[in-house]
Amino acid sequence: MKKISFIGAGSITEAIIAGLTQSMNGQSIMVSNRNNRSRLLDLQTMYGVTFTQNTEELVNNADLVILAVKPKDAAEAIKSIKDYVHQEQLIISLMAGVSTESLTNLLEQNNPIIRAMPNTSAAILKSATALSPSIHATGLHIEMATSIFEKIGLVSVVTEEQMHAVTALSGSGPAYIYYVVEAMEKAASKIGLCENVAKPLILQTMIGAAEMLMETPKHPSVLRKEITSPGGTTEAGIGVLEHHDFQNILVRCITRATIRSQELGEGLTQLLNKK
Ligand SMILES: NC(=O)C1=CN([C@@H]2O[C@H](COP(=O)(O)OP(=O)(O)OC[C@H]3O[C@@H](n4cnc5c(N)ncnc54)[C@H](OP(=O)(O)O)[C@@H]3O)[C@@H](O)[C@H]2O)C=CC1
Ligand SMILES: O=C(O)[C@@H]1CCC=N1
Repeated sequence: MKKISFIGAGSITEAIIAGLTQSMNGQSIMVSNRNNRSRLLDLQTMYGVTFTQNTEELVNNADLVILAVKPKDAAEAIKSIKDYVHQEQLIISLMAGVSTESLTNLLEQNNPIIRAMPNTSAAILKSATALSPSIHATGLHIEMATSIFEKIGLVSVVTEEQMHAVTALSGSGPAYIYYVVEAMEKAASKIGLCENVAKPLILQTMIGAAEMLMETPKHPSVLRKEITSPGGTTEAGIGVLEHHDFQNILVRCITRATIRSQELGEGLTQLLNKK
């Protein structure tokens, strides 16, 4: 069993741990953060993982180290581990936008690095995770990362250039869906349905539509047209979405998130260039 150490104990770390511990022993996972000890105690209680705030112990204990801090904290987090990291140790970074080149510069050694972009559905083994290897990562490192992220959902290997787009699409993706559900819940209340009635109907509608997309070869627009009777309710509703250019708004949303990923990476590159 590979030993995994997480630097950062926030939302995505918890989602991955919740997923991984369904098939592996929590004792193989060590977690750390910067200050919040009670958060580490909570993760230990909930998932049986171990924790430390001693970075030497954290790194020495691990076959692979997962960096799960915000991009703005990358430099500080890597500084705290770089003296303990062995050159062959696999580093997996979950950070949006941060390039393997920046990570290598911060580490000041040529470790194999793999960027991974999972999403919080990891908690229920439904993450869509993209992996992209650095030039120092071999096929064996990609296999090692794949075997871990496959435990929590689907894995796709992409190029590093594609990581900004993947971050915007599937890393942030669950949030867009939750936003739509929030709107459907508001609508349900406005049209007179209580939460007890509306919520299961909304969720089953979401699941049913997602599974139809998985199981039929039909294009989403064809599935949509099958629901849209001429002069009916769906046509009336979609007419409002089209009037407000809803699809284009979603395209703009995902494009803006892609640019934000680039900006997050450039922030760190500029910091490194100033040194
Ligand atoms: N949330 C998501 O859905 C996804 C997030 N990501 C990426 O994962 C990363 C983490 O995101 P998320 O979990 O949401 O963030 P959170 O803000 O929830 O958690 C950040 C964690 O990092 C810790 N931390 C900060 N600085 C240091 C440091 N120097 N050393 C050790 N630990 C430190 C914090 O500890 P403390 O509280 O003690 O300060 C906290 O536990 C981000 O880079 C993000 O881009 C990727 C995919 C999905
Ligand atoms: O919002 C963020 O920056 C991170 C990356 C993908 C999901 N959450």
